[in-house]
Amino acid sequence: MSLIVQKYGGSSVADATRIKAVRDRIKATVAQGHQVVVVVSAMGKTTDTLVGLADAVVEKALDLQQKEQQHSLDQQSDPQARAREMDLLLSAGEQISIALLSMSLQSIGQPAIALTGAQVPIITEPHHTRARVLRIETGHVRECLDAGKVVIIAGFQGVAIATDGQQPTRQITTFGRGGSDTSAVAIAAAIGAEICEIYTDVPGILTTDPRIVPEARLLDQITCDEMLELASQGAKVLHPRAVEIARNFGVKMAVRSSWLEDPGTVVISPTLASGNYQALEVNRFVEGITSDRSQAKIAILGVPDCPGIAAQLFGALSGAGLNIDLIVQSIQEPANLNDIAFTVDRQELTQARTVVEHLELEHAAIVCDPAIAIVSIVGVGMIGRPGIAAQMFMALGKAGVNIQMISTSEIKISCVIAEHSYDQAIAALQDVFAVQEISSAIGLPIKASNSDASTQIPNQIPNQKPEQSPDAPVRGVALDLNRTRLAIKNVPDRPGVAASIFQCLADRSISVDTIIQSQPGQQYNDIAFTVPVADLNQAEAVLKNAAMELGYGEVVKDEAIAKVSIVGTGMIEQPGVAAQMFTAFAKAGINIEMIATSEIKVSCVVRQEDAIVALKTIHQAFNLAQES
Ligand SMILES: Nc1ncnc2c1ncn2[C@@H]1O[C@H](COP(=O)(O)OP(=O)(O)O)[C@@H](O)[C@H]1O
Ligand SMILES: N[C@@H](CC(=O)OP(=O)(O)O)C(=O)O
Repeated sequence: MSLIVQKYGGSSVADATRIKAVRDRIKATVAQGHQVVVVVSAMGKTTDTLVGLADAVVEKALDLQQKEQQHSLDQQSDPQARAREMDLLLSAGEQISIALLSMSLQSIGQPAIALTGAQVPIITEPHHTRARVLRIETGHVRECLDAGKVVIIAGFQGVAIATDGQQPTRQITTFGRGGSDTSAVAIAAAIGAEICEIYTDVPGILTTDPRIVPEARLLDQITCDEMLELASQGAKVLHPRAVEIARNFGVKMAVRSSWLEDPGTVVISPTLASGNYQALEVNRFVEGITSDRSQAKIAILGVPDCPGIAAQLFGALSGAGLNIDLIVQSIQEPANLNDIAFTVDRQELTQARTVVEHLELEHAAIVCDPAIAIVSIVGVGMIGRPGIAAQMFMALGKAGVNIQMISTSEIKISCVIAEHSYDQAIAALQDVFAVQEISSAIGLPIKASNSDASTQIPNQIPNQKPEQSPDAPVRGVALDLNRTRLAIKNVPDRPGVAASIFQCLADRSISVDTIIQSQPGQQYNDIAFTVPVADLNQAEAVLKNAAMELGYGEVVKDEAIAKVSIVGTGMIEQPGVAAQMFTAFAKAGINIEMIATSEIKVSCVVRQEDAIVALKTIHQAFNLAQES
């Protein structure tokens, strides 16, 4: 007999007929001799409806300034007040579905019990609307299972217990939209389930969203690292935090269709001996520091902002057999011109420079710098924690280290710095992240040497190197339409400024993604990044307010963008994958506005009107469609 956790999403329990179908599937699993814990989401679009109601009953701030003033008023009175009620409201959606499913099971003679997150209890941080799981007390759930009941738990919610007053208070918390997957995997980790099955309205994880690209192919399996990037870049089939927990605790996971018997997709997680179940979601923010002193930087300033340039450049470099590590393409300054900067192996700098010069990019200036170092912090726990990037930049700023280039992915933040600042940078990062209670708990030794080209995270953290996928370099592509871009012009090029900018945003819990800092010009550079649509106005207002103090220029927003990404662990070993993506865009006449790369992902910001074509184009370019 095994213990299985099954999660059914909103689409699977959208109405009474579907609830009955889910009930039958659960009953069949019990009949096979398994104990079953079920996690369910709110029925259909219930959560959206509740969010709409909340919006409809509050007064709206009219302009940005008012919004920011209102924000500071909120802060003076009770910053948690609205969020607290929002959690109460939204958690009700899941409460309806657990009760209905339990009654349905009971009606066919299957003992069952419905539990809210607080009744389990699932103990979370005291952060409303975005709480992380601290621990799950599994005693009551086990008793119910041993009594022969199916335990049905409300997804996406928990309880925060405050003990600072005389009487401990209990507050309902939620995990953020899509958070039921996280509930399921956290429960599976805490209770030691054999497998966590995520049931949804598609047959499993496909090469991309089948709603946009119907010929998307079902993947038999995918690694946690790949899934983490895909989920963070807009593939909503799994919540990134669920994948983070599966990866950290070695939870076996499968994504399957609620209507089919097919095996779906297995998400491959590492095999781990044990984990800290007392700190389920907060035990690892930054897992390690990596550094690379073998690279050199080439910046091409003032290239025309038109389709095909990136393809021409990186196509030529890959044609010459040169492997490019970090690529950053920043916004146009002045208009219609871009700066593209990238790093290559130092030994290959001269060759790379020759290739670039041969391209004769009109009016572009080529700047080479062999004396750089790349320092990065790595950790799946950085997802959705806006303060970590700010903390890194602050540490470097305080140590007097100037940041020349920044490139971020969801799980890695890399900064290009002058090589002579290397020792200070490493000491500062080690200091900040190692002394943190959380980080020190996992130990944070760093290895960094000249000889070791790319120093990886410490060995004692199991399975840190991305597991290799069996086939193609690109396994999936994702589209994120939930992002907008902010660009800050003329940011003074001195230590600490980036830190202050991102701290302002982190203080307001605004998650920043794809941060790109251009190559410094005349003591100034531009910083561009993306923020969620919902946070755009507040982020803009905050940054405009801080402009005088921090000494930067205009803050420009762009709402009509989309981010398109390719993901695959196989691209680590295969040069030219980025060039292939850029070439496909060029052929389709799609202009790339920003580029950010990590080892297993390349993301491009494009115009929103080009988004769907861009997604279809790269899906086809990497031969991801199913055979017809
Ligand atoms: N790569 C992908 N593979 C499968 N589904 C995807 C992918 N990218 C996006 N999706 C979308 O994710 C949806 C499932 O997630 P979601 O709507 O949250 O389901 P649920 O209601 O079951 O939680 C699918 O209907 C599909 O449109
Ligand atoms: N009901 C919540 C939580 C959730 O995870 O839902 P779903 O599994 O349907 O994506 C939401 O809509 O955000």
